[in-house]
Amino acid sequence: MTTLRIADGRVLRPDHTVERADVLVDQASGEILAVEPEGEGRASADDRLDAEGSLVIPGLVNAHTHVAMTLLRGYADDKPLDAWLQEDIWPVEAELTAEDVRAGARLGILEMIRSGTTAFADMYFFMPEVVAAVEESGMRALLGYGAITVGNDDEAAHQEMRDGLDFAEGYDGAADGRVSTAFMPHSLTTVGEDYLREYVPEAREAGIPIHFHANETAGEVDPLVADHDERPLEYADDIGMLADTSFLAHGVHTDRTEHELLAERDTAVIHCPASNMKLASGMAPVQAMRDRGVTVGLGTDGAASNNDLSLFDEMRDAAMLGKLAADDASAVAADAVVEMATQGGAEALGLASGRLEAGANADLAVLDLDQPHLTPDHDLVSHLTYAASGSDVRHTVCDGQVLMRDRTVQTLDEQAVLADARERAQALIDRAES
Ligand SMILES: N[C@@H](CCSC[C@H]1O[C@@H](n2cnc3c(=O)[nH]cnc32)[C@H](O)[C@@H]1O)C(=O)O
Ligand SMILES: [Zn+2]
Repeated sequence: MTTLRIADGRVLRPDHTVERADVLVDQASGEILAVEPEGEGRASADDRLDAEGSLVIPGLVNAHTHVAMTLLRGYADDKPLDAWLQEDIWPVEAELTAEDVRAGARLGILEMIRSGTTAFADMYFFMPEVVAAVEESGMRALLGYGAITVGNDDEAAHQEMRDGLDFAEGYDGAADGRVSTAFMPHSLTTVGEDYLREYVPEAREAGIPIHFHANETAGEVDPLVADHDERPLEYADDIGMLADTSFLAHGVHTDRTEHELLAERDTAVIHCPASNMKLASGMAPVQAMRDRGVTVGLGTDGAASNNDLSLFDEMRDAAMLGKLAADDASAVAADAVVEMATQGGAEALGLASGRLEAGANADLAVLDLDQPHLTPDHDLVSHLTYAASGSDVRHTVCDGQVLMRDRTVQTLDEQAVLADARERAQALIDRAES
């Protein structure tokens, strides 16, 4: 057994109390062996991370993104979803190569490691490239091929769905078990009903989790309601898309009936506040969902609609927007936000992460508290939501391995990743615009 001790810091426990303790990790199993308050055993460990003056938190979970969209960061801003996708994003994505996706995934993973994220859920193209980037970087991820049928002929549409299932079946458990997979039909409107009705039951029978975009904009909800004479999530439920292994992104335009259905089916919603604000999609009723017992996680969505992949920014946005949406300053409180960014996301993705306790995955981040914007420290949960940022993270650990030590990422060559991403992003835009 090789052990790692995260020593002399303060530790955020699953009940959100903070205590002075060491976290002892078994690097072989990738699990937390113990959270030991001062004065206990303190056997020596093979490796040590200094957490003096720091807060040890569970690694953050980015539960919905399109990681390689980092290449499109800042390329097209200030437009609503439909026009943004159709006029700007999809034409460029049509030119993407496997190598571009690898480069964009490396860039996004680098950004996430540097901001304390240890697991993410990704829906995109050329997914084996994302698997490879996850493998080399040491991150944990739930991955799926985003299948779209609109605009495709019948044969191509079937192929999209097949590709989605094949990827999910072929790559589950890759990267020493750090990769899990899901079947990811893009959304309730971009995949036709016949295809959903054929392939969703197949995924369910094979025990494959399902992830999709739903109820993101009013423009998408209204025609669904008109066509089916029921709410979009009732329609999704008829098809079998809601299950305890399913999770959906956005849920902005959802009503009480849908919240009750989500709670009953134990289907998680991934709230993406920055993307929802930037595309003016609307305000998700996060407090109402939580009140009904719906599991809520947090996601950045792609970097082109955010425009960064830091969960700290997402936490602050979730709190602020949640209050505005509920017209209630006590809504979506700091404690709820930290839970969403850790345990909520982990639960949605089916991971034993998101909490610092013996037996859980050794996925964690260490934040430097010795800074003006984190002083004084009346309430560290408040700081995590309202005051901290990704650059406060000193060390990042995933599956017991140190991915970043004293702000130096150990698993990726940072300058090479940036140079490659810059070059490929430029060439991609040149191809798309020529
Ligand atoms: N196989 C699909 C690819 C789907 S990947 C996921 C897609 O979601 C898109 N996307 C990014 N952000 C959002 C969002 O907020 N809502 C809906 N789609 C988005 C992204 O640009 C990408 O095209 C195809 O042939 O187009
Ligand atoms: Zn998305």
